[in-house]
Amino acid sequence: MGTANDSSKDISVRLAEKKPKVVFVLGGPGSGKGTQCEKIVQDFGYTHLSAGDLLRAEKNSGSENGIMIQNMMNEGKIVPSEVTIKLLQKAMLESGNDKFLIDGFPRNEENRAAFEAVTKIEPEFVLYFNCSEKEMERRILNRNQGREDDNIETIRKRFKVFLESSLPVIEYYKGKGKVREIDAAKPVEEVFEEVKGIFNPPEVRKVVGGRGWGRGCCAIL
Ligand SMILES: Nc1ncnc2c1ncn2[C@@H]1O[C@H](COP(=O)(O)OP(=O)(O)O)[C@@H](O)[C@H]1O
Ligand SMILES: Nc1ccn([C@@H]2O[C@H](COP(=O)(O)OP(=O)(O)O)[C@@H](O)[C@H]2O)c(=O)n1
Ligand SMILES: [Mg+2]
Repeated sequence: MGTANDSSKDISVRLAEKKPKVVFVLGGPGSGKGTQCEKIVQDFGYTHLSAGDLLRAEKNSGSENGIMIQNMMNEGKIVPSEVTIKLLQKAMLESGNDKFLIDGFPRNEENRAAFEAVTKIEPEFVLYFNCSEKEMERRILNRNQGREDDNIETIRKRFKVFLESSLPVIEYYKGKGKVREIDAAKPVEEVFEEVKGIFNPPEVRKVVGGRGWGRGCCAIL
């Protein structure tokens, strides 16, 4: 008979078999992660998984964790990894794709270490949207998505958590040479120009009419 442990191991094994390609998309609240991910999906064929969106859907589904998730979000706190990782793994398996933008995760050391231990997936790179707090605050207060956590009191708490818990994760990946940092304070299209340069590396774009390139090459040139 399968126990909870067996089933979580099972999902990790099935996911590992897909050998998924993962890009972590990080940045402060309101830095434009979701906005840019939607554009990357259109041009580069990734599936966008927002940890925040998955947690909100889980909360709204009336699951046993719903109240806990709501309380954590309203305080700007990070939900225990166990919950978020299960949601991410399920969404990855169900997507049918093998390329993922994981937006808003890992948000602290516990998220990072647990994801690595459970999934054994190492990100290809980390896209980091760097933006001033002043600009992020302005954007969130204008976001109008009806999010309960988009109020000034919770925003301040989220900024604190970002500085204290999420920036160290970005530093960790900087140490591994994996961070691609973007100036996210610019207008959406200008930010996306920079983003495209990362997904279409310049060395590849230079190869015009290169021999031996497969179908993918035509989209790049
Ligand atoms: N480069 C930008 N310049 C101005 N506004 C932006 C920019 N990128 C996103 N926005 C707006 O700012 C708000 C927050 O963006 P969002 O993508 O939800 O950020 P995040 O997912 O990082 O919290 C949204 O209302 C979005 O339309
Ligand atoms: N890895 C994550 C991501 C989000 N969250 C929670 O979800 C909230 C909203 O995350 P989000 O990514 O949707 O927020 P934005 O950065 O898009 O503004 C966070 O403030 C946390 O409370 C979490 O607990 N763990
Ligand atoms: Mg978002």
